[in-house]
Amino acid sequence: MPSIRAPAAKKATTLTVAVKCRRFTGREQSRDIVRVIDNKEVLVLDPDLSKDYLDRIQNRTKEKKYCFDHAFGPACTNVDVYKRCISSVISGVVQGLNATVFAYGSTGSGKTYTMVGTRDDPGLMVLSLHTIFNHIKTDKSSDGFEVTCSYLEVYNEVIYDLLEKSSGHLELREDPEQGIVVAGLRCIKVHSADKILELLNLGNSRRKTESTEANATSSRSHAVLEITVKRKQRNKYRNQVMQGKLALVDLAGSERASETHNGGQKLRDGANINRSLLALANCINALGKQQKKGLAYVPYRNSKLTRILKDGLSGNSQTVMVATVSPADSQYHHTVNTLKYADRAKEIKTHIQKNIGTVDTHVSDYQRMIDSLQNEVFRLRKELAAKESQLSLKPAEKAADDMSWLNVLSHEISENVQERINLQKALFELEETNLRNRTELQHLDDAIAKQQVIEKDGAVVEALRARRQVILDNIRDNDEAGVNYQKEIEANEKHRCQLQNMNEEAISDSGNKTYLGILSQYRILAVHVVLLACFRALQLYYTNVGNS
Ligand SMILES: Nc1ncnc2c1ncn2[C@@H]1O[C@H](COP(=O)(O)OP(=O)(O)OP(=O)(O)O)[C@@H](O)[C@H]1O
Repeated sequence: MPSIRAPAAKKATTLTVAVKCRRFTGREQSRDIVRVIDNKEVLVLDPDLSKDYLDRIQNRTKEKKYCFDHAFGPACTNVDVYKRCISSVISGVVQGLNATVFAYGSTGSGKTYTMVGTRDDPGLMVLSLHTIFNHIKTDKSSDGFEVTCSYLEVYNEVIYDLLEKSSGHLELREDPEQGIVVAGLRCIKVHSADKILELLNLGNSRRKTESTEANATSSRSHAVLEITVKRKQRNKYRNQVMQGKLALVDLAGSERASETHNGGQKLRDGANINRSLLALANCINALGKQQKKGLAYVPYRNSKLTRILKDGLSGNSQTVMVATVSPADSQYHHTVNTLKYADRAKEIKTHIQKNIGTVDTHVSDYQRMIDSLQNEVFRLRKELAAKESQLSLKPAEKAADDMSWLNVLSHEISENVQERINLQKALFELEETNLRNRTELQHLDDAIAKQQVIEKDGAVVEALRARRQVILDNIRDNDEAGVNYQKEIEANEKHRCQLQNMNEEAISDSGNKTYLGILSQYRILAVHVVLLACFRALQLYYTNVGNS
C-alpha cells in the first residue's frame, strides 16, 4: 500500500503535564498533606508534624511546591481532567494528528482509576473513545472514516496482545516508515465506542493484576490502548488520507520491595516493573536535560515500554502526562518523587504534524465513481439535446464568441488532465518500487537476525547490512521524489480548479447561460470519467503486478 507520509511542516510543542491527587480510599487512615491551589499549583506539606516555626523559616521543612499546566484536587472527577486537558488533543486525532496520554505515579495512586475509571466516573480511555465517535458522527464533510484499535500489555518485559485469548510473545520491529511497530499485534476495525469499550473490558479482564500490600488490585503490567482513525476523502480521485493515532497508556505501579512485603513471583514482577519505569524515568530525565543543556543521548532501548512510548516522548505526538498522587502523609516520598519527574517532563518537547498521504483507492471504488459520473454524463447529454431542440437555432451560430472561448478552455482542461494522468503513473511506479524495497528490507532484517546468532558482526552480517543501507537509501530517495510528484499533482489540480472557475465565469457572462452551463458541465464530467478510468486501469495493473 502506498505510504501515508507526514508533510514537511512541523509544529514544536511541549508535553502537557497535569497532576491529579486522588481522594482517600476507605482503608486509609492518614493525614492529608497535598493541597491544590489555583488549578495549577501543588503544595506537599511536611509529613512531620513536629516541625516548628524555626524549622520552617530556616528552610528545614520538607514542604514542597510545584507548578504544572493543570492540577486537580480530590474533588475533581475524570470528566474534569478530560475537559480541561485531554478533549482538545483528542479532536486533533480525527484531523490526522497523533496523541499520547499516559498516567504516571506510584502504586495505588490512581493511574488505572484515571485511565479506565469506573461506571460512575468513566476514565480517560472511555471518554476519549466517545469523543472520537461523536466527532465522526457529527462530521459535516462526506469523508469516510475507519477506526481500528489494538490493546497490548508489557508484562515482565514481554509484550502480549490483550485482544487475543492466548496471545504469544510479540516482538518489536523498527519500520523505516512507521517507526516502532509490534509485529503480529491484532488491529480490530470498530464502528462504535461501545464496541471498543467491550474490547477494552475484555482486554482489562486479561490484564495481569495482583493484590499487593499497597493496592488490592495492582496492575502488574503496562497497558497500551491504541486507536487509529483514518479519514479518507470520498468520491475524489486524489486519494488523500489523514491518519491520526491515539495511544492511551496505563502504567504498572512502581513500588519499593521493602514496602510491599512481596516475595517470589510478585517480587520478580516488581523488579521488572521498576526496571521499565526506571527506564522511563531516565528517558524523561535525559529529554528534560536535552532541552536545557542540549544533551543528545536518550536511553529508549533500555526497555520495551520506552521503545513503545518513544514517539509520545519525543516524536510526532501531542502528549499529556497525568501524574497521579495520593493525599496520604505515608506516601510523602512517592508523591514528591512523582512530582519531581512530572516537573522535569514539563521541559520535554515533541513536534506535531498531520499525517497526510495517499492510499489505494480500490479498483471497485473507481468503478463506483465512474458509474455514477457516467450516469450524470448521460443525463446531461439528454438535457443538452432537449435544450438544442428548444433553441431551434444551433448554439454555435447563436453564440460563436462564447463557444470559441469555451473551446479553448476545454482544450486546456484536457491537457491538464493528460498531465495529471502522467504524474499519477509516475507516482504509482515509485510506490510500487518502494513496496518491493520494503519487502526486501524485511527479508534482510530477518536474515541479519538469523546470521547474528551464528556469527555476531561477521562478514556475512556486514554484507547484509551494507545491502540494507542501499535499500534504505533507495526508499528515502523514492519517498523524496514521491513528495515532489505530490506537489506537482497539487499544482496541477489547482490549475484545473482555476480553469473550471474561468469556465464558469465565461458562462455566467454569456447570454446563453443555461445551455452553455449544461454543455460545459457535460464536457468536464466526461473528462473526469476519462481520468478515473485511467486511474482504475493503473490501479488494476499495479494490483496485479503486486500479486504476481
Ligand atoms: N479519584 C479517585 N476517587 C476515588 N477513588 C480513587 C480515585 N483514584 C483512585 N481511587 C481508588 O484508589 C485505589 C487505587 O487506585 P488504582 O488502582 O487506580 O491505582 P494505580 O495507580 O493504578 O495502582 P497500581 O499501579 O498498583 O495498579 C483504588 O481502590 C481506586 O478505586
